[in-house]
Amino acid sequence: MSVITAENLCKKFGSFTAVDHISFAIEKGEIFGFLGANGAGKTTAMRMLCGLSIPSSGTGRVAGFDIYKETEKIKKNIGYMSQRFSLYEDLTVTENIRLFAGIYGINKKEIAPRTKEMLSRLGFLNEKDTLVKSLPLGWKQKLSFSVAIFHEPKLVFLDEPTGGVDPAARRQFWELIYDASERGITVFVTTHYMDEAEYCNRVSIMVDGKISAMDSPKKLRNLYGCDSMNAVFQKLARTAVRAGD
Ligand SMILES: Nc1ncnc2c1ncn2[C@@H]1O[C@H](COP(=O)(O)OP(=O)(O)OP(=O)(O)O)[C@@H](O)[C@H]1O
Repeated sequence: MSVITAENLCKKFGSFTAVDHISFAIEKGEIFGFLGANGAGKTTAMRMLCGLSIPSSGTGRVAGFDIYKETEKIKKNIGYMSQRFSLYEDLTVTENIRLFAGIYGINKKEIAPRTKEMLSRLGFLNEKDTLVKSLPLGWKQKLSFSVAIFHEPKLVFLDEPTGGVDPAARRQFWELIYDASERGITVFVTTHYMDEAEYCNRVSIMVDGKISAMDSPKKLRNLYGCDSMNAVFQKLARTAVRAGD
């Protein structure tokens, strides 16, 4: 069953086509990497899928809902973690969880046990009363991801979730992604880090608003005769004419 489908999706800003006829179907539990150089159109595409921006043309369904007509339902059924994740720095770990659980409308009785379970899974039980601002960046990212899926959405959108941390911290973060995927949560992730691209079940590479390649990392490496996703990416991104901002 596809959790996300896009069919010839386009977004124009005036005469400029930011997203140019993109199509894909993403299955339940799949980890889909959405790659592209700066300015390729990733954020614009993701905003349409999240119900935050109305497409210029094309069709799409997310979590069973239409991206034109059912944007409010989409918002309720997805998790979203942005580059500048949305945690409140001046609240403690527990206060942040409670706040987001409230926003997502989780039953009051369920919040405390679920919070405990999540903190123990993260190994954060000793930090439950720590202010978020004093946590290391890698911990904030893990907490932010866990908060984004606290309501067990069908899918989660991650926009460059591991910016600024080293490969070891990224690997740890990815253990959480694998956990979520095993529980059936579909993961749609944008990244600039090619070690992360290798962790995805499937990736697409966007160049100048179009998807120029889409397959598993292994198949793409074979197809382009490259020994890494980084080499595949460089080969395709080199063909871009659009300047990034
Ligand atoms: N509201 C807007 N009005 C006009 N042009 C826009 C608007 N939003 C995005 N663009 C343009 O669309 C193109 C794609 O931008 P987008 O942010 O989607 O790229 P991206 O792949 O997410 O890049 P990055 O990795 O830098 O976030 C860029 O050239 C950008 O300048």
